[in-house]
Amino acid sequence: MASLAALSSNLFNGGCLWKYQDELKVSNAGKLRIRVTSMASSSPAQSLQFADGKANKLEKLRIGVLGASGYTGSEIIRLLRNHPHFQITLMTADRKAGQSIESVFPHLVTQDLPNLVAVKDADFSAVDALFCCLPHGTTQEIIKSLPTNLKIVDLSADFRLQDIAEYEEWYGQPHKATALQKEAVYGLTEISRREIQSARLVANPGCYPTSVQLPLIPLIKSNLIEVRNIIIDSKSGVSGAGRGAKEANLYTEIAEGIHSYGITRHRHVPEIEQGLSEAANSKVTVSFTPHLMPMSRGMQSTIYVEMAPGVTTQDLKDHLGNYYEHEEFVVLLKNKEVPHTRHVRGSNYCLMNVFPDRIPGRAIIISVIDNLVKGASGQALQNLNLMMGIQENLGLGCLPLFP
Ligand SMILES: NC(=O)C1=CN([C@@H]2O[C@H](COP(=O)(O)OP(=O)(O)OC[C@H]3O[C@@H](n4cnc5c(N)ncnc54)[C@H](OP(=O)(O)O)[C@@H]3O)[C@@H](O)[C@H]2O)C=CC1
Ligand SMILES: CC(=O)N[C@@H](CCC(=O)OP(=O)(O)O)C(=O)O
Repeated sequence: MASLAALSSNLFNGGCLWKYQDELKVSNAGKLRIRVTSMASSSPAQSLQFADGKANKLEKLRIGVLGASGYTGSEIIRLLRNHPHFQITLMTADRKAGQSIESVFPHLVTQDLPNLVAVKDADFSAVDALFCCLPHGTTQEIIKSLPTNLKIVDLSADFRLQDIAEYEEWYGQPHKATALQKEAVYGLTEISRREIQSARLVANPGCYPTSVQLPLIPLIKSNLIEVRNIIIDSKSGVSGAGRGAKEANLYTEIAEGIHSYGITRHRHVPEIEQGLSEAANSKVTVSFTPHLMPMSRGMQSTIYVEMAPGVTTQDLKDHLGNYYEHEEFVVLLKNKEVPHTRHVRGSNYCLMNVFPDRIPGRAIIISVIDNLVKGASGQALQNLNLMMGIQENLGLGCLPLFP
């Protein structure tokens, strides 16, 4: 793999070896913008050929997926199917170690993938980068023991909170990798692109915090909304709880009804407040209540905010529209269109819109994402693309599923 090593080393040094062109914007009923990308003359394959002078076959970066038998891991595998420069060479599982991926997820049968192995049996010399899709609380020790040259995107909550004491308070256990915590970059892609590009370890945001911070951070940074009295009402599909069997997630427990949970105590509160406080440059406290919905995937956050004096809902719309104008995956809907979770199913889009409240001076912001894609695996892939110097949206251009 000498040529791959040459390529990797160039990428790890922050080089962006290849560029993509032919951006084609397609309007989908005036709502979504799709970019079709194709390789320009300086492709990674060509760089690779130049690197060893004789390679004539495309080589890819070798990707490991820890927790491949879970929901977010399987979504990573689905997305990587269309990635021209990433090839999965390692997949781990816990209870399902030893099995083939198609025995765990039959819809992935057409892919040529290695069998699932236990983390303790994984050969990390066979990978250049990792997606870590393990339950929170298990990841710190595992990542701490890995070779330090690996680029890692951790989808768990283990490295999201910069304040160790806050982590220990909200997660109820000691932090086991405090040195690594200092290195970890919080990976809200559209907000922290530059930091992500040079990161080795990225803490991928939680799904609720993604749906909340994408609309609020630009508005707070521009002082368009007050940072007091922010009320967030969020709703999630059941896949947000992972694939592990839990009584509370049985069909009989969640079908034909909804319920709130984690009222004032949900572990995403400190994550949301961390991001909003950084944007405001002062401590922000929010009222956040999540709800479990009888649907398999998707998430909506309805956010009630107070506007700064003299600001109108049109000002909020104009600002969000401008802020995300060149973003492929964050879309401000037009006019009074209401975001719907069905419109983002299976895709990496965040759709949002702003509405006037009946209470003068207040606005209602609604954002929707697919918790498993923009709220997890899709954003993780955007982040790894950035970390590897690859065009950020590669592998993610799929249209939403409808219905
Ligand atoms: N689901 C979602 O919407 C989102 C989840 N996340 C985060 O992503 C991470 C993965 O979530 P999700 O995919 O839903 O979880 P799942 O429960 O669906 O999958 C967990 C995976 O980790 C493996 N695993 C479980 N315990 C251990 C262990 N002790 N050691 C090693 N491997 C283990 C499981 O293996 P096996 O199947 O063999 O038991 C499985 O592959 C979590 O940290 C979650 O908080 C982030 C954003 C959104
Ligand atoms: C429905 C449901 O249970 N959702 C999860 C959040 C899932 C998520 O995205 O966040 P993490 O990555 O932090 O796990 C919860 O409320 O804990």
